[in-house]
Amino acid sequence: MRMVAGLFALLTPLWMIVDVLVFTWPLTIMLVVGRLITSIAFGMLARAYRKSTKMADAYRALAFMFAIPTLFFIYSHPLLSHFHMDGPAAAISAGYAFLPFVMVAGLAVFPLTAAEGVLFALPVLAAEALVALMQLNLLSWSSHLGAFWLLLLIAAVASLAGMSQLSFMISLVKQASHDTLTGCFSRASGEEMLDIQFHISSRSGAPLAVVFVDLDDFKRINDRFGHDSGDRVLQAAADALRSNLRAGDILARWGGEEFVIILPGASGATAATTVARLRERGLGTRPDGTRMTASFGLAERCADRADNWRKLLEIADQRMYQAKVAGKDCCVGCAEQT
Ligand SMILES: Nc1nc2c(ncn2[C@@H]2O[C@H](COP(=O)(O)OP(=O)(O)OP(=O)(O)O)[C@@H](O)[C@H]2O)c(=O)[nH]1
Repeated sequence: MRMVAGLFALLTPLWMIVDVLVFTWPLTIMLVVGRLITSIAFGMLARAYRKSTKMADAYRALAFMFAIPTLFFIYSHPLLSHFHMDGPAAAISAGYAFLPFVMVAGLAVFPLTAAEGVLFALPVLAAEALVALMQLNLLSWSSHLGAFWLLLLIAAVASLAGMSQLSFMISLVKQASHDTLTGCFSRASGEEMLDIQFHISSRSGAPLAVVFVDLDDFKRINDRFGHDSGDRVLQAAADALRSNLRAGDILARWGGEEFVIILPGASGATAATTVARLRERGLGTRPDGTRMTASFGLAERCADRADNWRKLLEIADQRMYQAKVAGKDCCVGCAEQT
């Protein structure tokens, strides 16, 4: 947004050279003043723009982005129609009438929903209608209607382009934050969330439990039934884990057949109850019809006196390993639970 506003702040006054060359006094000076004010407005927008995660800030910036050229159009177009022109001046003057078309086409640059597309196109359409009303004596109503219809079509196409851009961005974000096979959060997202949850928990003093889950003898499934069967078992295990967790609990795929569960606000005892429930409800079945099992390692920030999330995860990982050594299909918890 800052780049686009900055670019317009530079390009708008550049066109003054053309205005000075083709138009005559006093029109030239009026256009130059209009362009300078427009350029300053774009420059101020570029300077004031701050990257923000708030939607209200994005809407405000985009509203200014569209309001500035719309006002310039409402000022310049009727002004030009007061002067009789021919030759190059008439051609350049006609170009000013295209400004709303450029603006609505510009909607395609932004990833927008259908409602946002309509919201930002409407003031430009209103400006076109207003200018047409002001100049009904100059052009027939059918010419104005034709221009308005074309503007409407371009707005619709540009909004569609903005919508497809938005859906592409959403799928990119989803791909980056989620594991494509199981739909769980990816390891990178899991690490970020664990970092955030650890800080929240340290500040508030609330407990935070982490469970490391490693499916048992998973390699044998791949070796005996093939990789595709292995994939299906992984998906079923992830579904089972996810559907038995509470809203707010976080499930991330950490590696091949390893998962990490983050339980914000859960004490060691609560987390142990959660793991018991997960084990009781099961993790799906192996292709030969037997139960899919897993080894669980549980750690809790307060009970284990972990001073950072990596330490907490490392304790859970070591305990998961102890569960493997102890014969698999079991959970090793924090000191007070073992
Ligand atoms: N099908 C499938 N297999 C995977 C995927 N990622 C990792 N694996 C396999 O998972 C297997 C993990 O094997 P191991 O680390 O030996 O673990 P295990 O057989 O479960 O043995 P234990 O952990 O001791 O119970 C390896 O054969 C990997 O190739 C995946 O996305 N799909």
